[in-house]
Amino acid sequence: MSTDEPTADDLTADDAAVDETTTDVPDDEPILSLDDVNVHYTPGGIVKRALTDKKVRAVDGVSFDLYDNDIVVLVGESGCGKTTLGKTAIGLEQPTSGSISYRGQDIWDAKNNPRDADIEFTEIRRSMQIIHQDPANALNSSRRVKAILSDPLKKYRTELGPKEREDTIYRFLEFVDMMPPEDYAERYPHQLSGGEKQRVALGRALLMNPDVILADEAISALDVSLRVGMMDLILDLQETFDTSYVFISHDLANARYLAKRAGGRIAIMYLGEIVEIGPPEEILQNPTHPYTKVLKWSTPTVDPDLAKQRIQEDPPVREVDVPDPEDPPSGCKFHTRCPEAREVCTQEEPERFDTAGESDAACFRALETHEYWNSAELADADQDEYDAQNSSTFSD
Ligand SMILES: Nc1ncnc2c1ncn2[C@@H]1O[C@H](COP(=O)(O)OP(=O)(O)OP(=O)(O)O)[C@@H](O)[C@H]1O
Repeated sequence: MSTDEPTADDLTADDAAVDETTTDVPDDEPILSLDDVNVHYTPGGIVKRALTDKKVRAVDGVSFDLYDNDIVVLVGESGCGKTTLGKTAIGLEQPTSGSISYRGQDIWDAKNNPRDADIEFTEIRRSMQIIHQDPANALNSSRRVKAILSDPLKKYRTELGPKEREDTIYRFLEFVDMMPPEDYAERYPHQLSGGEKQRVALGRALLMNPDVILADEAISALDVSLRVGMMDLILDLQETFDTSYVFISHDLANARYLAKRAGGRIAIMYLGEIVEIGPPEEILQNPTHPYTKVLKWSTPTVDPDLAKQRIQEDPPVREVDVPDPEDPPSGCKFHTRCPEAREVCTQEEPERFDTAGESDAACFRALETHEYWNSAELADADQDEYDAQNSSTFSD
């Protein structure tokens, strides 16, 4: 089991340890299809809610498809909407608007109009499982591993008798490298390490035979030395069980490792939107969106020369602070921080365009013919506005 955590250096390395699987979005029907999904919250407590009409656009107009045996890794700064999007994608959270279909069945139609549904809501929920960041909270501390793993079998595999259930539990403990299974089955969660708890959580999710697993920062609570091992286990079991994954990670190096080995995609999120999505090599070697470049720049490196160079250079942003999500900037939401922003970016919101490479990016710079290229530099535009304001003040 490898214990080397991927670093930024792996972002450019030709990683021989990782399978050279080509990344292709398959032609077949998606398992999961999100179309213009919005999740807007009214922030604050009861009083603030009554007094404000402001909304946090936790997820703002997101569309993407997930296919059989697919992996999409959502990456972005804290608060950009990764968890909300992940939970909405697997039907744990209802969107404010937009649609989410599981194998062609709208999830919330299945819940609200069960008679018209081709796939029952309970079946959809079984097919999409979650592994949380903190397994300690996800596992009932007063129950043995055997009891924890019995629950999904009693609910969804009612044909199994006690002996078959026990055999199945042992088999799944073996799948997640917990040997001897008879020993681990009798333990309580507090008798397990963090990594072992997370493996029980993974085993429990797999017991439901899901099509999709949402792994929400599933490795970030583990010791650095255990993370690669856990990622490898998840990827090995993906092949065994034909499961698709939506991973959530704030770490671009881990995202690359997961997406590259599985032939998946990385989706970069900023203030509720997917601003760039594509194969890991494209996102990391040839990023189009200026925010993707910022994330790459801010990924830690163990290369001393590169680290020294980073200390000396400014980050590739005009503004370090993330805007208030209750009051996001007009036009492109990244324009207040973007070193490439021009006047048009303050007024128009870019949709996601095909780039010259293999990714899609929500940036006018992806289009050679966009009016962006003739638009005034933002600094000039700001200066003009400033001059205009001052000249009117002085002439008053
Ligand atoms: N129930 C809620 N009510 C109000 N606002 C919420 C709620 N849940 C999330 N938010 C807000 O929505 C935005 C997105 O939150 P979310 O947890 O999805 O982001 P994240 O990228 O997963 O963050 P992190 O990496 O810190 O977990 C944040 O501004 C958050 O404060």
